[in-house]
Amino acid sequence: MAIEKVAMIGAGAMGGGMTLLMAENGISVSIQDPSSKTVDALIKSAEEQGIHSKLSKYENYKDLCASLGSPKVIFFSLPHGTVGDTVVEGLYKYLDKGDVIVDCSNEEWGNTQRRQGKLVAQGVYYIGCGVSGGYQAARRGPSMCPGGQEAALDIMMPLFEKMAAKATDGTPCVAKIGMGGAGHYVKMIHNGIEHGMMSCISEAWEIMNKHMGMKYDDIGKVFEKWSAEGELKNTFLVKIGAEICEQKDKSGHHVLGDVQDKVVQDIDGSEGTGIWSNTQATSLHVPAPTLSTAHYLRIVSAFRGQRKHVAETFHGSFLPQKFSFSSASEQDAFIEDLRLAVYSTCLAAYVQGISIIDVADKQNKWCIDFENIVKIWRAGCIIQADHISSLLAAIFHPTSTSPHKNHNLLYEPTIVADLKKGFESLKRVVAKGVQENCVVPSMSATLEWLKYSGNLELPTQFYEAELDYFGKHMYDSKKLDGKTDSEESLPETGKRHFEWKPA
Ligand SMILES: NC(=O)C1=CN([C@@H]2O[C@H](COP(=O)(O)OP(=O)(O)OC[C@H]3O[C@@H](n4cnc5c(N)ncnc54)[C@H](OP(=O)(O)O)[C@@H]3O)[C@@H](O)[C@H]2O)C=CC1
Ligand SMILES: O=C(CO)[C@H](O)[C@H](O)COP(=O)(O)O
Repeated sequence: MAIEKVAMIGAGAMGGGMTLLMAENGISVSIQDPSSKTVDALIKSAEEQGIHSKLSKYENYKDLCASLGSPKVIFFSLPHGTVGDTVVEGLYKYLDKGDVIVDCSNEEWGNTQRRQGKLVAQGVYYIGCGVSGGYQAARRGPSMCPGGQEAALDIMMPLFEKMAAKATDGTPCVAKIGMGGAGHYVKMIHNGIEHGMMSCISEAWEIMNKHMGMKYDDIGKVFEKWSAEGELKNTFLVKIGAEICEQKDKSGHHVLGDVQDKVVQDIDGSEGTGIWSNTQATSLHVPAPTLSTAHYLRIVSAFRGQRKHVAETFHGSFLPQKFSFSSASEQDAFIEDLRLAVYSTCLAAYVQGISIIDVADKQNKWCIDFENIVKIWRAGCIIQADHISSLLAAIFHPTSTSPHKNHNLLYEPTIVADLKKGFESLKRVVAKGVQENCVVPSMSATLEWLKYSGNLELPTQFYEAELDYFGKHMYDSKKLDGKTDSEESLPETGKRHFEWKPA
């Protein structure tokens, strides 16, 4: 049965956009938001866009629920955490068996599963559906990442398919992701990957601008070229990077020139995906340094006042240095290195993110469909990148003969070939960056990750000895225990202790 009427709770940037998108697709939307003005503005905007009589405003949950058909379908687009809990609490008594809540917020997946558990007793479904692409995509068609009970997903898929962004082959960028909180989990990791990608693109921008003295418009042209062909073709964040570099305000000044260097949403709590994805990486024992260094850069950036103090006390001793090139071709060669360094870092962010999802999936038994993740990440979403998408599509295609185990993409020949191709460029960029005091956290972390991930002579040989010396933490002997390492089983405590210095 086609859904003709839904509710939207939370009519801000995303909820408002999705409301208009659904209304445009013939769906009536009952809206509830604490700000009457927000809802009035949305209804006015719908009329101005030729969408007539599809939206109505409700002040309370009783009337809102009474306005819906059966099953009631209620979308959320809300701040994460307690707000969602309060709304579920308020709605609870008006919900009936078979009703569906579709939470399109960036909600923490544990909250999603807790709410699913609470509502299941009443037979009410709760879908955690991460949406991506920002407010423009919410209006035009976002990438949608729904997870939850199969029966609820079956009810919702036809509407989701209407709403979602369409890939170049016309297929919608929405698919069933898995059970429980899988949808919100995958969206969370999408944002973790997004942060790694944004960090390296920003690091490249800073090198070109502050160290190479390139003007915004010229950097814009470089980004345009990068996103037109090759490994970074149609990489959304590079593409919008070009527009950001070139955009001028009414008085002819570059808007970017006036943007302060602060990212605050982790600190003010308005977004949590970066914190959660990094917490997941460490607690699931997945090395994700590209994601986590990007996150540390965001954190330090937020505290500008503290940076100011530190700058006065000691930062002056490592001020950014200008690059000097002996010829234009040498500069062009460096820009090509930069392109490959950015690509390698973006690819590393994907590899690390997929590994986190894989471990969480096994632990939570969500049965995540990785092929569907690739489908969702083709268009509409912030991390869309044509080349990476085609690599992943081949790897996760059902007929693929790829040797992957545990979805560790470092086992994949095509991924390894690209990372190998980018390695020397990444190294040259990081080396120059280190030399000239550039801020290159995500690129240098990626380089280190590449160096240590397949290394059988790590400095942890010495580390382990120190641990055994002071803590009797035990170690494995190279001679006696070395052959026991296995990919599948969990690492075990060492079997030996040496009495380095008797107590
Ligand atoms: N902006 C983006 O690019 C993206 C955001 N998201 C996620 O989507 C969600 C919404 O984000 P966004 O639209 O940007 O944020 P907004 O702040 O623009 O929208 C949130 C809306 O929820 C309303 N709200 C707050 N409390 C309640 C409540 N108790 N009942 C009903 N409505 C309430 C707010 O009203 P008021 O302002 O009056 O408090 C506001 O209108 C977030 O979870 C965000 O992480 C996901 C993808 C992209
Ligand atoms: O979810 C998003 C995109 O995918 C939103 O744009 C989100 O607001 C980004 O915020 P953050 O950088 O803190 O994750």
